[in-house]
Amino acid sequence: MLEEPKKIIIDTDPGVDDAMAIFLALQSPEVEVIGLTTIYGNVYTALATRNALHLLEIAGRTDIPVAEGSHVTITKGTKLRIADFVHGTDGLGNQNFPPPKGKPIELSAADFLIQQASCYPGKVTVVALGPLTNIALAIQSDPHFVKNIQQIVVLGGAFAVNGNVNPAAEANIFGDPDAADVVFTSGADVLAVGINVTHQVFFTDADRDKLAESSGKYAQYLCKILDVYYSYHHDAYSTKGVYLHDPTALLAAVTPSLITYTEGVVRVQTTGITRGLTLFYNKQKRFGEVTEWSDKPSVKVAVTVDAPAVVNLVMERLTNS
Ligand SMILES: O=c1[nH]cnc2c1ncn2[C@@H]1O[C@H](CO)[C@@H](O)[C@H]1O
Repeated sequence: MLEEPKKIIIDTDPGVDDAMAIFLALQSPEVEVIGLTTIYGNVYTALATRNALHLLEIAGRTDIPVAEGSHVTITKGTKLRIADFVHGTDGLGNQNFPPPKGKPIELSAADFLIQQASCYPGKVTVVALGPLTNIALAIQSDPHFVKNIQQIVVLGGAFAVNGNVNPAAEANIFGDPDAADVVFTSGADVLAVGINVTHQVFFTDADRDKLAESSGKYAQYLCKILDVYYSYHHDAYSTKGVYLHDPTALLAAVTPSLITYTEGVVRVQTTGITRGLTLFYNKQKRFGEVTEWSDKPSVKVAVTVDAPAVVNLVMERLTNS
């Protein structure tokens, strides 16, 4: 008998690689996208909402609700770091797409997450592609959320490698370190897919050419918006290609066998020059003293990924569209 598709909510800040991940999810029979929630990160939250609605219109999937998320960090911080230099000022490769016709639903992102998790207890996975503010708000405002949610797959962290904002921090964790620490220590089933893993998944210039040759509707759309993302990678990393951050995290939820993971306690540095650092404790040593990692629940941290399989799936599903 066929398994029921896994219900997922994508928390997103679209974003070029977010667009890839969203289209990939819509092309994946293993999952049913039951909503998008929006957050700042690659763009401000209002633009993330507009882009989420736009992408669903491109996909012909306006049946999927969009719930707008927080405009500020969990500590009400308004000094946000927006990665428009990675994705373009519109978040989608400076294409000046017309505004979407649709509107977000009345519920906030956090309330939508809470509602869906309690409607389908143990059956909803959140794929978090931006800073973790909405998820932390859901955890803080509903004591049942942590047990109701099936899994939270987090694209974020830099485990034992340098960050991409600065040597310490990865962009999504840096965006709201306090929220990230709430999520990692909440006791929920959390799987963190950090840039130590996503930097192994590389989409080359030649891969983009292959996308361009296909007549798939998502392939065609993505080729338009990928330029800015490619230029950024050429400049920042001197690479001939781009990292598939968001698609890799999405596929970790769709096909968990693509990654391996280890388990331990993750805390996030919230102040100082290492703000946003994710520090993993592997529990191999029993420390004599009580530490900030003692008695905290374990999370899963991705260690390896079958990168060729991820690239193949991305290519196959986006070209056959
Ligand atoms: O250099 C960067 N600075 C800020 N954000 C980035 C950078 N590279 C990628 N991303 C964005 O942040 C997430 C991965 O950390 C991805 O969602 C990607 O779109």
